[in-house]
Amino acid sequence: MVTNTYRPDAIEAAVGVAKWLRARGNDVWVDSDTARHVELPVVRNSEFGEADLVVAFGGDGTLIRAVHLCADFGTPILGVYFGRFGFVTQCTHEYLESCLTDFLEGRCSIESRMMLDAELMRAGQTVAHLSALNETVLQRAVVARMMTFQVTVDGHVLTSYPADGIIVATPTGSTAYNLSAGGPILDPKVHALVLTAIAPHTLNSRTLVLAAESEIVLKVQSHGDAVLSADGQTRLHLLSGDEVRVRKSTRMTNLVSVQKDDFLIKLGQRLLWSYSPVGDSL
Ligand SMILES: NC(=O)c1ccc[n+]([C@@H]2O[C@H](COP(=O)([O-])OP(=O)(O)OC[C@H]3O[C@@H](n4cnc5c(N)ncnc54)[C@H](O)[C@@H]3O)[C@@H](O)[C@H]2O)c1
Ligand SMILES: Nc1ncnc2c1ncn2[C@@H]1O[C@H](COP(=O)(O)OP(=O)(O)OP(=O)(O)O)[C@@H](O)[C@H]1O
Repeated sequence: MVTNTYRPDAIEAAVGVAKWLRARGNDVWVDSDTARHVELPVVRNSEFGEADLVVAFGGDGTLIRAVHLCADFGTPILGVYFGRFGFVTQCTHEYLESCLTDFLEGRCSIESRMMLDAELMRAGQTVAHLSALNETVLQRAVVARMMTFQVTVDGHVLTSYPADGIIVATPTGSTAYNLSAGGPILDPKVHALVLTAIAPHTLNSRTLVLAAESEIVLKVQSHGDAVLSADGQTRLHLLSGDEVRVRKSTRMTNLVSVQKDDFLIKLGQRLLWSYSPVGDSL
């Protein structure tokens, strides 16, 4: 189990669920952050592949933390909503016992979500890999200056954007930073990459939805400090001449599927898509 350790209610729920699971003969471990708050055995980050299920108690940020811990192993994840927005979390505390019973009795299906791999290249050598469920972002590190980002897709130089940054999002990430930057919303079942500039200083910039197999190369053309990040959680500083290659990852995030049409329901409920200023009368 992984929890948002800033939320006592999430920790309390995790303790209750641990008791419930143990009473049914299951072993329960918690990540090292959670272990500072509860008396449960701790699992090392390298051991997340040994779990049958990872339950994340928190919002999207906590779920993403669990995703990064499970990325190498494909361990199924169930996000329990103790957050603000919780767009990707699949269930609320109220329904958790019935979700866990379904999982333990083999009645749950798993939804595999595409991930990204960003390779940081320096002088022709790979110096780092970052994986992401939502997006990879290359953006300016200082507030005052605009930067120019060159984008190449499958070997074709596409354009150079004068902008604050470039987002390469997955369909899951299309409802996150990409949405705020004016990009489109994609059903997470679609296989595609979304390329969106952040605050581009041009009238001819439109988001591109590219084939999932595309290779996108991002390069900073202007002077200034730039940062590469994955899901807002891991960050690397670029040096001049660095290149970032973004592709679909061979890893997948496996989410326990709780509610059919979860994405369409959350579009209505959380993104207020179903709100109509003229009501239902038309
Ligand atoms: N201006 C922006 O919209 C902006 C800026 C930075 C980061 N982000 C997003 O924050 C994400 C990390 O989330 P966090 O909770 O750790 O940071 P955070 O606390 O900064 O939260 C950002 C918000 O994005 C929501 N969010 C995250 N993933 C989502 C998804 N797939 N669909 C819909 N909403 C989603 C979260 O619920 C939260 O409300 C990054 O992957 C990035 O997409 C957004
Ligand atoms: N134990 C922890 N260690 C480090 N960071 C944590 C920990 N618990 C929570 N966080 C971070 O705190 C932030 C807030 O958590 P989370 O996203 O789960 O809640 P939220 O912001 O209320 O919900 P939402 O993301 O759904 O709006 C996230 O960036 C998350 O990764």
